[in-house]
Order: sequence, then C-alpha cells, then structure tokens
Amino acid sequence: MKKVYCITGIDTDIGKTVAVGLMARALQERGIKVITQKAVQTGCTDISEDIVVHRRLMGIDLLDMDREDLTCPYLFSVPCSPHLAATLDGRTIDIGRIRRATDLLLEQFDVVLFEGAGGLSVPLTEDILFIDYLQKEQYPLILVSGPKLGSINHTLNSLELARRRNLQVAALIYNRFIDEDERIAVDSKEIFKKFMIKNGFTGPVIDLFPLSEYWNGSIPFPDFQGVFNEL
Ligand SMILES: Nc1ncnc2c1ncn2[C@@H]1O[C@H](COP(=O)(O)OP(=O)(O)OP(=O)(O)O)[C@@H](O)[C@H]1O
Ligand SMILES: C[C@H](N)[C@H](N)CCCCCC(=O)O
Ligand SMILES: [Mg+2]
Repeated sequence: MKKVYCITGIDTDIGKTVAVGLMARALQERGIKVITQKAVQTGCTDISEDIVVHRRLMGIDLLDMDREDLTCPYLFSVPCSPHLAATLDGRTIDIGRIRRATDLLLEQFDVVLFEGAGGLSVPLTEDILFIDYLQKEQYPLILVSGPKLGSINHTLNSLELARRRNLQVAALIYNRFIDEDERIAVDSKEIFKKFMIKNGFTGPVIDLFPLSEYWNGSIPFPDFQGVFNEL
C-alpha cells in the first residue's frame, strides 16, 4: 500500500527533521521502501539541509533525486516563511508542483514521509496555508511537540485545527531534547494525551530523546510502534 504521512510540528525548530529521519530509519529497518520529502526549504540554496539530515539519520548517501528537485521541489535563499521567501527570490509556489513531486516519489517508494516548514498555519502563498494543502491531500499528520514552555498552547491549537480540518493525527512525537522542568514535562505530556483522546485521535504519544543517546548506544533507536499501523 502506498501512503504519505505529513510530519508537521507545533513550530519551527521543534524537531520535525530529526523525527522524520528517525522514522525513515525505523521503516527502512522493517524492510519498507520509504523516502522523505521536504515540501519547501527556506534559508538554503543548494541541497535541502533537512534532506541532508534525513539521509544521515537513515544511514544512506544523498540520492540522485535529492540532487534534482524531487525530494525538495522548492528551495529559497532567505530563512523565513515560504510565501515570503518565494517573493524575496522573485518566485511563486505552485502547489501542483509539490504534489507532482510526491506522486513521482510514490512511483518508486511505498511510503513518503513529507516534512512541512514551520507549523500548520504557515503560508505557502498569499492565499494558501500549509494546512489548506494538507486538507486537500488528506494526509495523516504526525505532530512533533515537546515540553518547552508555551507548547501546551501551540499543541492544543494544532490538534484542534487538525480536527476542524478533518485530518487524522496518527501520532504525537514528544521531543524530550528540549530540557524542561520534569514536573512540566510530565504534566504537558498528560495534557496532550487527554486532548488527543478528547478529539478522537487514538494514535500514540512517543518520546524522542537527544540524538546523542541513540548514537552512543545508551538507548535503542525508536521503532515508532503504533504509528504506522496501517502499513
Ligand atoms: N532529539 C533531538 N536530539 C538532538 N538534536 C535535536 C533533537 N531535536 C531537535 N534537535 C536539534 O534542534 C534543531 C531544530 O530541529 P529540527 O531541524 O529537526 O527542527 P524542524 O522542526 O525540522 O525545523 P524547520 O521548521 O526548520 O524544518 C536542530 O539543530 C536539531 O539537530
Ligand atoms: C527557516 C525556518 N527554519 C523554517 N524552515 C521556516 C519557518 C517559517 C515560520 C513562519 C512563522 O510561523 O512565522
Ligand atoms: Mg526541518
């Protein structure tokens, strides 16, 4: 079965790229033909820096399709929202081009892990928000959040938006990389779990730890059990 999952986050720099790389690694280990895609990369002119991190975490070299524009159809030089980055580079974003790139990837792979830029309400153009694109495509979401102060508000708003747009939330990734008072970290995670259930999202809440702990062998790489049940 061919499937696209969108890995989104409550904000920029929350750990989407790290989560995508680790998920692709886990699916690869299960023998699933998986590829990652970045919808739009801003603040970069050569190869998408998020794709480079995905490949490193997957333990593979850059692919030809990474050097072409398939795994990241839009690259813009200024590190800002896609709509503004496109304007500043004198270009426009055609969402059809993003969709066609995903379709081409699906011809070769069974699963595409599709990473957004920033959060759900980031504009792709003056008129189209990223959530509008996701609603049209009906991709299940995997939301990356964490214990950082301010995340309760951002996370509940993101989950609420997903529900209003009739999008499935397959999992919430709780990125423990961001250090926070343990009482806050425990409480926020409970709030997220309860709010997911209240909104009919039955997927798991999965902890992510600092990458160094996986690399040095103190904990095993995550297998994301329960996230990709449909595969
Ligand atoms: N679990 C983690 N272990 C180690 N480093 C992490 C972890 N999570 C995030 N980071 C670091 O935090 C920074 C931001 O993470 P990341 O690039 O994954 O964010 P993002 O949500 O993909 O941002 P963007 O919106 O730009 O795509 C990076 O330097 C990344 O290496
Ligand atoms: C450059 C940055 N790291 C992201 N790729 C783009 C984040 C856009 C966020 C826009 C916003 O929500 O204000
Ligand atoms: Mg990223």
